[in-house]
Amino acid sequence: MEIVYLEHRRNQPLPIQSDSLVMALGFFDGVHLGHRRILQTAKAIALQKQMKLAVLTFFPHPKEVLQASTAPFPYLSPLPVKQAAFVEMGVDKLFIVEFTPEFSCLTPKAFVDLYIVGLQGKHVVAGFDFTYGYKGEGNMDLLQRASNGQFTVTVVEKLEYSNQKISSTVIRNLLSAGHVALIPDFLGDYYETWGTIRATPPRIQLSYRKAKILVEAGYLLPKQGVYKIQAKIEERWYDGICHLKKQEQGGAQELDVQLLGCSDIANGKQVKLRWVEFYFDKDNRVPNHTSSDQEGDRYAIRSFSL
Ligand SMILES: Cc1cc2nc3c(=O)[nH]c(=O)nc-3n(C[C@H](O)[C@H](O)[C@H](O)COP(=O)(O)O)c2cc1C
Ligand SMILES: Nc1ncnc2c1ncn2[C@@H]1O[C@H](COP(=O)(O)OP(=O)(O)OP(=O)(O)O)[C@@H](O)[C@H]1O
Repeated sequence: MEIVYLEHRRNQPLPIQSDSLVMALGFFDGVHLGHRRILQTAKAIALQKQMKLAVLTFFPHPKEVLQASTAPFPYLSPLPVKQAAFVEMGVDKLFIVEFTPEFSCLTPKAFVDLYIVGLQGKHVVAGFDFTYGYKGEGNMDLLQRASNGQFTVTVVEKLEYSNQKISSTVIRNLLSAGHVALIPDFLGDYYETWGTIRATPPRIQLSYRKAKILVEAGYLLPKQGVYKIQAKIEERWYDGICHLKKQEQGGAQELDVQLLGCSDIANGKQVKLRWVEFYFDKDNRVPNHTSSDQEGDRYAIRSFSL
């Protein structure tokens, strides 16, 4: 996959593109099941039209740039993870537009002229609720009207689970409430984060191994508590428990883990951590969750010691 970084500079032309493109538009944080529907639709159209598939996305997240808060915006999928998902989905070209205050002020028409027509987009695929241009004033109706015969448009209808739109926002809310076991219905798989293992040699041999995992910066993590996890180290999966104590969203973060049947972990190894189930929060409470009960946690008290 070719990656093209684009910076918006007034009166400066974008790099010339030689290929005609089918373009999928959106931020795509998490690359969840709704996003996958967009990318699969766009890929099928690209194959049929014998064009390359491009994704046009933005970085950082518009909220990080447009909201007053100075706190970093934590992602479900930091940029390298998103890129890997696009490769897996058969994307040929990825445009990453730097989202700046100046870019956010582009009118819907200017965005279409510069970033769709200007980049050789001949067919555009986006979801029913995609918005673009200053204050998000452009929508899919306007995009179709604005195409002026220069490109065609496919609007992908809403993909839902349990009467809810599958969205990055729902997945973020589930993480914040600790409901990691419900995430696969929206994401397509368990939520995963990459990190590095910090392990000291054990003094005695046990059936499990204590270690620390330094989660890479940029990730949104679930709420504090104790979780059932799976950790992939050097192509092998281990079951385990993770204690998430502090939450400094966005920055690198240390987790305490115990991994079963794992005797020889080398320090500094890359680890993929899969968040499987919430056991207890910091007050030893267990959420009694169902998919219709994502906001209001009802707790049962259970004693616990790690
Ligand atoms: C040219 C352009 C200008 C934008 N300006 C704004 C803006 O002023 N305010 C805003 O909240 N979002 C703005 N956005 C963000 C969009 O409304 C939308 O969140 C973004 O395109 C990602 O779409 P998605 O969330 O449907 O993937 C802009 C997007 C584009 C492409
Ligand atoms: N459930 C869905 N069904 C159909 N299209 C979707 C769905 N979710 C997202 N899309 C489309 O995927 C692209 C990327 O969307 P976006 O990044 O805004 O995802 P989102 O999950 O809606 O995010 P957020 O919850 O932050 O608004 C857009 O074209 C959007 O319209």
